Amino acid sequence: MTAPRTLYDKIWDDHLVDQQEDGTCLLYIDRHLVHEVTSPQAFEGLRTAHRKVRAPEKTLAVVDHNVPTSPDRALGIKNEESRIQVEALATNAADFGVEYLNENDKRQGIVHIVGPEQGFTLPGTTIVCGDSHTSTHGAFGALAHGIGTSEVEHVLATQTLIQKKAKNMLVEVNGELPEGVTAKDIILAIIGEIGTAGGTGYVIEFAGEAIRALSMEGRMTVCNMTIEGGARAGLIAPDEKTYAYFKDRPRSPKGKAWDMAVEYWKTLPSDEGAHYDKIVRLDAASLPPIVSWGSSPEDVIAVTGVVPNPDDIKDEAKRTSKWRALDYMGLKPGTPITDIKIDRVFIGSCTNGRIEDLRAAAKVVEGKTVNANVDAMIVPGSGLVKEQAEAEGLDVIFKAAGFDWREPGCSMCLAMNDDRLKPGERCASTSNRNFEGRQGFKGRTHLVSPAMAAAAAVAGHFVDIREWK
Ligand SMILES: CC(C)[C@H](C(=O)O)[C@@H](O)C(=O)O
Ligand code: SF4
Repeated sequence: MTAPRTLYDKIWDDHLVDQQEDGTCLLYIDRHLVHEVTSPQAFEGLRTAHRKVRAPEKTLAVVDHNVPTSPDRALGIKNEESRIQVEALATNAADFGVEYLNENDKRQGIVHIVGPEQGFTLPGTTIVCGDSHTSTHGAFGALAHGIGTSEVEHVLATQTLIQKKAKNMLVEVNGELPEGVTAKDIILAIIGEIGTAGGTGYVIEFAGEAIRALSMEGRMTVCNMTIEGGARAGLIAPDEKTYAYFKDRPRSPKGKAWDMAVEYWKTLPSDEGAHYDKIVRLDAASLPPIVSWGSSPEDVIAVTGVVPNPDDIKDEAKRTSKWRALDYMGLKPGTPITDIKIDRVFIGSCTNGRIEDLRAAAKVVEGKTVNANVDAMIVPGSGLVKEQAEAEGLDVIFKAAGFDWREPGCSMCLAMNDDRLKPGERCASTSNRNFEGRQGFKGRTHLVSPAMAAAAAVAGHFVDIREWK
C-alpha cells in the first residue's frame, strides 16, 4: 500500500519526469495556453535558437487582453501597441503551427474561459499559461498555474517545466450558501481570512459540501482567485459534474478514450487520510455578500458593514498601507458600504464572465433600469458565452435596462484596451483585482459578485442583494 495522497500529489507524481536531490523537478506539461501579452518574446527566442514548438497539438493560442470589445472590432485595433501584440500572435501561431483563435473567431474569448469550453482543459492534466489566473483551470481537477515568459519559451520548446513541489493546503467550505451569496463571496471571504500571502508556498485544494454544490462555473470563480491568496494553484476534485461538463466538447476524448479518461479521473480525488500541511475551515451558511473596500483583494467586508478604520490595526506598516488604500479609494472609515455611490459597473472577466454569471445579473436587472448616474457594461467571457446568452435573450434584458452589450475579451478587468475607468471613477466590478490603476489610472475598483454588481448598477450604490425585489 502506498501512503494516502492528495489530488495534488497524484497529478504531480503522474507528471514527474525527473527529480534532483535538492527537490528541483522536471514536470511534463499536457496543455499550454498562449495569449498575446506574454508570448511574443518566447516565440522570438525559439526563432533565434532555430527551435520548433515541440507539441503544437498541446498548445492553443487565443487573443484576449488587447482586443477591443466594441461591436466594430472587425475594423481593427487603433492602439498601436495593442495591435502589434495581436498581430505578433497571429504571425507566431501561423509560423509555428499552433492553433489560433483570432478576434473574429466565435470561439475566441478570455483564455481561461476558452480552454475548458473547447475541452482543451481536462481533469488530471498539467496546464500552464503565461498568465497568473491559469489557476482557474484547477476547478476541473487540473494542476494549472501561471508561468513567466521565459518559462513559456521553455514549455514551447520542451513541453516540460522546471518546478519545486509546493505544500498541500486544504480549504474546506462546509454548510449551504444562503440565497444571494455566491462562489465569488466564498473566495473573497477566504482571501479576507488568509490574506494575500496566506497561500504562499501552497497548492490549495478546495473541498467541503459548499464547494461540491457549486456549478463548474462557480468552481472556476473560486480557483480563479486562488492566486490572489498567494497560492501556486487551486484545485477541486473532479466529480460527476466535471465529467458532464466535458462530455462532447470539441477536444474532449471520444468513445473508448472517453471511458478510459473517466476511469482515470475517478482515481484522482484525495485519499482518505492524505496529509495536508495546513487546513482552513469556513462555514458557508454564515457568509454574507461581500464587497472589497481597498486596493487589495484581502480588503473585504460584508455588504452590511462599514468601511473599516485602519487605526484599529496594530501593525504600523499595515496600518499605513490601509490608510493609503482608503485615501486612494476616496473613502472614510465608518461609511456604510451601502452608502457608497458608484459611477461604473463592469460585469465580465475570467472570474465572472460566464453564462451563469450573466444569468445571475440578468435576473437582477430584468424589468429595471440602470441608474442615471451609472455607466454599465456587460462583457461576455467568450464568443460562445455571448452566443448562448443571446440565445436565451439575456442581451435583450441587458440592453433594455441600459447596459452596454459588448464583444468578448478581458475588457475593463485591466486597462490594456479601450475599456477603462477615468481618474476618480468608482466601479462595481466582477473581476479579481482592485489594485491601484488596475482598471485605469486613478480608477477605484470594488470587487463583487455579478448579482451584486447588477443591483448596484440599478441602485447607483451598493445594495444587499439578499433584500433585492
Ligand atoms: C497580462 C497578464 C500577464 C496578467 C496576468 O498574468 O494575470 C493579466 O491577465 C492580469 O490579470 O493581470
Ligand atoms: S480577464 Fe482579467 S484576470 Fe482574466 S486573464 Fe484577462 S486580464 Fe487577467
